[in-house]
Amino acid sequence: MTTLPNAATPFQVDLRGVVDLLSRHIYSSPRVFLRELIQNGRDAVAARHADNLAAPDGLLQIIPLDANEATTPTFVFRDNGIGLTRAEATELLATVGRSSKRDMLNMRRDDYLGQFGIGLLSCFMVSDTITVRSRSARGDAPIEWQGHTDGTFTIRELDEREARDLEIGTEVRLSPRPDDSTLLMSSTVTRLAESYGRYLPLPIQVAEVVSETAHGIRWTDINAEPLFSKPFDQPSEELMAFGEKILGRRPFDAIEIVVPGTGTRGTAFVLPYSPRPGGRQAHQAYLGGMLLSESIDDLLPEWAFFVRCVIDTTGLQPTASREQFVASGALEQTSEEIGAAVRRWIILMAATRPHRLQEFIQIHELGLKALAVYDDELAESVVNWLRIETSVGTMTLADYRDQYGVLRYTSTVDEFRQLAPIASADAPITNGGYVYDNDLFERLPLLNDGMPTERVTVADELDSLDIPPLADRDRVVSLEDRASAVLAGVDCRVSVRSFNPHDIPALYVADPAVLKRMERTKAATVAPGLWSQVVKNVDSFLTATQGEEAAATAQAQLCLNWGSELVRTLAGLNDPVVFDRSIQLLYVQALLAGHRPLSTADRGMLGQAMTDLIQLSVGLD
Ligand SMILES: Nc1ncnc2c1ncn2[C@@H]1O[C@H](COP(=O)(O)OP(=O)(O)OP(=O)(O)O)[C@@H](O)[C@H]1O
Repeated sequence: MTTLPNAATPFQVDLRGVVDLLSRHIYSSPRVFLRELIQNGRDAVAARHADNLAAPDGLLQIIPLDANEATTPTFVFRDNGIGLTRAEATELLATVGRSSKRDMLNMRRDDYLGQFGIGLLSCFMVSDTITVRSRSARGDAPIEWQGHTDGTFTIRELDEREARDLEIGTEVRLSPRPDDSTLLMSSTVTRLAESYGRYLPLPIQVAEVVSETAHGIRWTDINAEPLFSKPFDQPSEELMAFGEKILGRRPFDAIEIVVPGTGTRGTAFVLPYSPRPGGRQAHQAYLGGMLLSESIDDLLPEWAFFVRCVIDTTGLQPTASREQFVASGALEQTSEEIGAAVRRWIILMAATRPHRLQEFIQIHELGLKALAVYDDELAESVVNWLRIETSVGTMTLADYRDQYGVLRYTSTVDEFRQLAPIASADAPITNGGYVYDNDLFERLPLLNDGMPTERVTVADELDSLDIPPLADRDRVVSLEDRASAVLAGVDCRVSVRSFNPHDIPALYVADPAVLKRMERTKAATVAPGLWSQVVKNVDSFLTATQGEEAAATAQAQLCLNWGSELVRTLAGLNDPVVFDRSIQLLYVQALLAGHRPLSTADRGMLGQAMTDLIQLSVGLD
């Protein structure tokens, strides 16, 4: 019979499993061991200063593997922080999840970067043994703690000789596995230290061997000034050069970011090119000067796709992997306030530098239209500068409004192409068929200072074309009948109207429903078997639901212009061969002018009509 233990038994931790978990699932790469060491060194310096304001200035020093002249290759990381007593080392270093950096409520303290109590374990990703030598600022004998990947550790006091060179602070020594040694060599270490820690307000030095013979090492400072988090009105040349390094091209502009509530400062660089649609935003974030990530994608609202931010913050929480921020109210607030700063930049530019705004809009037009569709405030600030295609040329919405007032737009490119040639110069037609334009035009009247709009359709426009004078009625009806008979084979009806300009003899017009039906019919003639059947069924279903009348009118039309002399001459032409061929040619010409593709039947008709007319003109029968 087994007896249950009465006393609570502590969990056993399999260190190998934990290290595996860290390296495969939490940290994205073994490189983070250096980030964790820098962070612990920085926190130890902060702790020493919190204890004693008169403590010497903090300093972190790194000796890469190839700069160490010791007999066994060792990487050394040194800080002059608070150090560890024997009791502290036993408790803190060897307990997974134990940290001295949380407050009474177990929350991360803002003055420290660490919080989870797992960072040091990341060193096991590059070395089987971690050796920590430390002399505490609080007195006590200097100690050496050694931890191994098999989950064991030893701790001992150092004797006087061993501790002779050990100042107050801590030294971490790693002897890497052969495969991982490149990570601890000078070039990688310098690069990593720069990228993680160059903006820490604490000097970091990396050792390099000056000369083999001199046996000397030189310390190189890797720190740099965090230009991006300094206040500015106008971006300095240095800041723009910094932005250029990040974007690969000189930024269009730079916007200052200040979010006091979450201790966030930084710069949003405006992209000088239009980003790939759906591409990630990839902002750079530092936490208390330490790099968190170069590819944060949820820092800004989706609409702010045209900026890349570099920020430093103290009030946002990192995830355990320290590669993203924890989703929180603070993150939301930061995101909103950065968004507001970007909006203010646009609005200010609209008021003070309209030409610059125009350049900006030219670069990011598509994205701006996309967001103006659902963001009224932004729409109001950019809408006037958005360009539209009209029947009298491309222009900004503001210019259009000044000249024409009501925005008359089609909902498809097809309709625009059909109607543009006959739109009057006083009431032009705008193409609403490009992506986002239609949605945007629908919203225009709803914006502050809204612009009146009117959607035009092919059917309405045709109805409003002039009917030829009553005196010509018989000739017109006869022309319509004869020409419709010629085009019966291509499913096109002919009607006669008068419109400007008179040098356009014919227009091919079909509203979107008709064009769709024609596309389906075309698909049914070329698609094999089952698909062809499906298309036919859809078509007959639509015809049934739309009623006989709709089906009858759902036909393309060739609209002949009674104002054209050619058309009036055709009306009086009795020769059926010339009449038929001329109508066929006018039909194909109108198709081409409307940017409609020619079907096989259309091409056949064109070929035949041309041949016949040429033969007639050279006197052949
Ligand atoms: N260089 C150092 N000097 C003094 N104390 C240290 C040093 N390195 C680690 N410690 C102590 O060991 C504890 C555990 O360190 P570890 O790096 O595992 O986690 P952490 O820094 O607390 O949190 P995180 O996992 O978020 O980095 C620390 O909280 C700190 O008390």
